[in-house]
Amino acid sequence: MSAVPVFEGNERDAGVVEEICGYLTQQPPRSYFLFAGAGSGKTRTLVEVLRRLTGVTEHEKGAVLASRLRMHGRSIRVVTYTKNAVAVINGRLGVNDLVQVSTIHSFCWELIGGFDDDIREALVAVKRTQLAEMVAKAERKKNGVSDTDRRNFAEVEEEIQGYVAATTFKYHPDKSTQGPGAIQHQHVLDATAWLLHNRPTLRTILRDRHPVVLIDESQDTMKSVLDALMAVAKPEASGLTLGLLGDHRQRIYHDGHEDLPSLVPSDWATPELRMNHRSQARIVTLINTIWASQLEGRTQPATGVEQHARTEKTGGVVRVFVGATSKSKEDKALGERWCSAQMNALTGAEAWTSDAYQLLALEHKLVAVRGSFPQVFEAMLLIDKNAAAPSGSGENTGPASVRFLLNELAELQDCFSDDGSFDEFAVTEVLRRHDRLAVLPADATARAARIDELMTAIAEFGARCSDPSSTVAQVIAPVLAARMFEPDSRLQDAFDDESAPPAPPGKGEEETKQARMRRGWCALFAAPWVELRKYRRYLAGNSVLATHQVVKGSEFEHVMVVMDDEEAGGFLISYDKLLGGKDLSSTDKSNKELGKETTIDRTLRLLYVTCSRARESLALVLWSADPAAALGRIKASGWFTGDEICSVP
Ligand SMILES: Nc1ncnc2c1ncn2[C@@H]1O[C@H](COP(=O)(O)OP(=O)(O)OP(=O)(O)O)[C@@H](O)[C@H]1O
Repeated sequence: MSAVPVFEGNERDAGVVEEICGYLTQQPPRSYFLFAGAGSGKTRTLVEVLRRLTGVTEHEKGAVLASRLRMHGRSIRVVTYTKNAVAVINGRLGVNDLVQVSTIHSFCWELIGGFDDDIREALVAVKRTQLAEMVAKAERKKNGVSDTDRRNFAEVEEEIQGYVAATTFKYHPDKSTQGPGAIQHQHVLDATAWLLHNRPTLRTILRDRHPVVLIDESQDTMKSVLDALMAVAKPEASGLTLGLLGDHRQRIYHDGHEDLPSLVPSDWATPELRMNHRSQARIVTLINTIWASQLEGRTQPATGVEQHARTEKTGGVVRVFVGATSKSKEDKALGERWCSAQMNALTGAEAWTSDAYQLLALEHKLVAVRGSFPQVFEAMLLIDKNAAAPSGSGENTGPASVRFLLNELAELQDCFSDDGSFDEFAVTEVLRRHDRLAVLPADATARAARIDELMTAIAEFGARCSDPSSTVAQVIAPVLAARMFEPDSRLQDAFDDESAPPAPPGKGEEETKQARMRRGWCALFAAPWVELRKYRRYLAGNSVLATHQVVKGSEFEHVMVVMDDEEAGGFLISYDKLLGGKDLSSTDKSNKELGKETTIDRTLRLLYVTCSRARESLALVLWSADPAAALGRIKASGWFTGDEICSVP
């Protein structure tokens, strides 16, 4: 009898790579769901498995699989959440023709792109179902179907007719496409899910190209696509083997399944990673305690492995600070500075006083307030709420209709120095990049006059940019007047429209899309120009203020999590309810009764994700409606020791 190796200490998970290789190379192969908690090194595990299965690292059964894949011209498909994750895995794996790594959008488009008749049928079917649901919902309303409902139905019908008329469909996973037949991310995912369910040929094509599909961050992967793949992986279906990697405790997007572990079929293997290689022991204990706590209003089960810190990581500093949310924004910012000074005194880490710690204010609106771009952000939300904030996947380029402000004008502004002078060569380069030199008149005199006109407008633009009191309208006026670029017609029309913004809708009142957009444009034109640059940096993920996108998969030495429901402005998340300053609402209670996801569930996961980003030290700052009550309940929670709980003066 051969002894089963027992792994302990830091090597606790050392057998998991071999375990997974066993599932994927056995006959028939076995699908699996890998519980991989925060900081458990799932990328490393994934890459090690891929190396063995493709013959890069010596492995008897892996070599057999590799030669079979090569013989049939097949490859293992890895689907990740972001382009960045694709680059990380490819970088660690090196050149490997038996593995294809991509985002879910690229994966889906590679499967369905070019099958225009099928795409059309799928999109129409999906939209028809949505329309039927909208109609049924509207008919159930107390006052029946409203005019706004009818307009919304007409919009969907128009969309359907657009699909019917399209002969070819255009899509790019990394940028938005325009014009007839252009479809966006969501359409591609919807169409793929529908086609996988309804077209056996597509299932066969998938299995023939990629007999093994491994999906990273499966807890946040679009549920319709995941369901379709899980259906394809059923033994009686096509024989596709699926490997899902994920941590349901870290689900932060609404696209994913609410309780993925409970959906894993009983014949799948469920290996587990139990180490947390990232954080010091105190932080690992805290996240274990947070996840295990039985809170009022919690519906999600506390399933998941308890993690172990590395044996040498015995330290770590955690503090929770509580202050009053009624304080002014300025006082709260000062309060946060005070907290970071305390952290500096406790840890001795200079990062806490030199702004080198990571501030996580996850709700976009709170980030906008802390990052000093609230007006621009509010306007962008009105113009296009789906594109206003950075999302976890794809490139974040903001609403399509305002890109001229975020691209061309940003580039133009970068040509100016602080003293207001500008680099003519750089300006010419910007104009050339955007094809504006090609449209200059050929006649020498007319050309010189046009160049003069442009230079005057550019100088005016620069002067207005450097005036901190300038509004967006003031800065863009000379550029639009000189027809320097070709902005989106929606922006130009909105700028030319001199009508006043409509009043915001009253409570319970419905607002037309047109009125909402007009309010958005007016708010944007009236917003300070300086906010735009900060907004742009945030969209690009370069801000010191983090977003979900930055947080996913990231780690930082020292982390401050700012929790302020008041300024976050959302209703889906409430730290004050989770940590005790506010009672649960009747909706929270009825959701719990109905077994629906509650505010507590969502907030708990978000807190879990943020806390688990820290390697060395972690400061939680709660701005509460009732600091005394919050302090009392935090003490009673047992999450923190007495000296870890502080009041912000
Ligand atoms: N076996 C290991 N030995 C030592 N360090 C490791 C090991 N695996 C991972 N690490 C380190 O632990 C940290 C966390 O790893 P990684 O970011 O891959 O985790 P993850 O599972 O993707 O976490 P999350 O889901 O929280 O983003 C990284 O700094 C990584 O270098």
